[in-house]
Amino acid sequence: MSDVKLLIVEDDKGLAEALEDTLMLASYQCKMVYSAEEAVIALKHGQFDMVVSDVNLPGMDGYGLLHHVVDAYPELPIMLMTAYGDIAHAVEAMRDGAVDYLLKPFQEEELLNAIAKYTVKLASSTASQPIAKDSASLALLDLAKRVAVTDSTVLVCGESGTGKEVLAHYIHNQSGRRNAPFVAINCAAIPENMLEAILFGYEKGAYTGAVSSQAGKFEQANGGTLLLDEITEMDVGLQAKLLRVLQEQEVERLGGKKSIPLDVRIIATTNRDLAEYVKEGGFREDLYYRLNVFPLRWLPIRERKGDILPIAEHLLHKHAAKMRIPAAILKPSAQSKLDAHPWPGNVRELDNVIQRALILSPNGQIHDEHIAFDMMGGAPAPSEPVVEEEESAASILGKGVQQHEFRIIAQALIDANGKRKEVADKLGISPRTLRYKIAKMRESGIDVD
Ligand SMILES: Nc1ncnc2c1ncn2[C@@H]1O[C@H](COP(=O)(O)OP(=O)(O)OP(=O)(O)O)[C@@H](O)[C@H]1O
Repeated sequence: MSDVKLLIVEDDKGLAEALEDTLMLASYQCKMVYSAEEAVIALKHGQFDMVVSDVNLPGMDGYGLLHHVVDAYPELPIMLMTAYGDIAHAVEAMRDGAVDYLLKPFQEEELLNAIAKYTVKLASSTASQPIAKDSASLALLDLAKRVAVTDSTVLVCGESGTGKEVLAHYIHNQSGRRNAPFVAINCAAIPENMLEAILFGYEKGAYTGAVSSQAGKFEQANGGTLLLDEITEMDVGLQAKLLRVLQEQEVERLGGKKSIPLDVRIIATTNRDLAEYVKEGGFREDLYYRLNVFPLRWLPIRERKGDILPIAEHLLHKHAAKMRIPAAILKPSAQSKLDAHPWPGNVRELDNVIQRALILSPNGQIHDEHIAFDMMGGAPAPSEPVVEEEESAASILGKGVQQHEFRIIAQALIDANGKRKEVADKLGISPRTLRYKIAKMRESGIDVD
């Protein structure tokens, strides 16, 4: 169990239960409350490392709680969970001091990544290490280790899903900055008009809606490492400002008057051919040279085949542990199928395939028929009786064992001809929780329809 303690505010008890399952399986300590008022009391009596709150709550809503946290506990990160279509409010919430927001329904991984990002100082010991066996990857890690001990800027290139963020973490952990913050920002995920304020910070009143001052990512990373993920997705005007900050090694918050000296190691990632993008005019040449001091390139996994099976084994163990089931064995037919695939989605795709295989394989053995690259053509039917005899579906669901859960829900959907209300009643969960779980099944590649 990690030392990180989370306060989760969600009024839908079913959804709260699903969140708790996910977070506990990821080893977080959680306190669940069902209203903002309860959260205020919990904050008074306990110490937390992060608050994650729904926006729509009875009584005081998530924004009210956000203002309370920003005023009373300015150091405590708070993230909001908002419904789709509520993006304007979500943006406003970030201006008001929320560290992030998640649009529902979100993937388990998104939730865990966001929490890991803001509790990173405490959780850094659990940061994942790159698994590598191929000689090309071992050479790359060796190079990364050598550059890590310098303060040089590093540009990590590679196709999407090759592990660029994992490599950036590795460099940080191998550097003298390992006990200082590792702060990551995905330039493609932040609305364009917010990126500048989030990177550089702002003073209260810098623009309409800036009700309190906020340190930017550069300041948060001071002494440590700042990962600028997908750097090319930043507009050219902001690229000029970024270049100035990098050259002068100081930052001024928007609306601020004083310069804040910086000691930050920059790692940038891109999945584009950056030199080509400079030629096309999408990226400033001067910034390119500033960042490209030490380029590292992760090959796509089809070009470092020696990594495929070791990473697959690692992912099998990781997900089996999360699902609290024994790790299944990859039989030779499955290994050959993994080896022969071109992996356009790289390790991220492999991760999905392994999760599916764990769900689809009976008896802890993964054969080639359990390796499903594209589930759009229809998932293999669940291959085991779904509900163990002496246990009810609802009690199994309550255990939060995802593999069983997916099978149970799939079978219940088949039995009820897809009638969701009937399925929710039968499984003893709210329709909203069922929607959330079905979204998770879809994300795992199961063709629920
Ligand atoms: N060598 C590796 N060992 C273990 N896990 C890995 C490795 N490489 C990647 N992963 C896992 O694969 C997933 C994708 O990795 P990551 O996010 O670092 O890729 P990326 O190249 O930054 O992707 P994108 O370009 O889409 O942002 C993550 O879940 C990561 O933990």
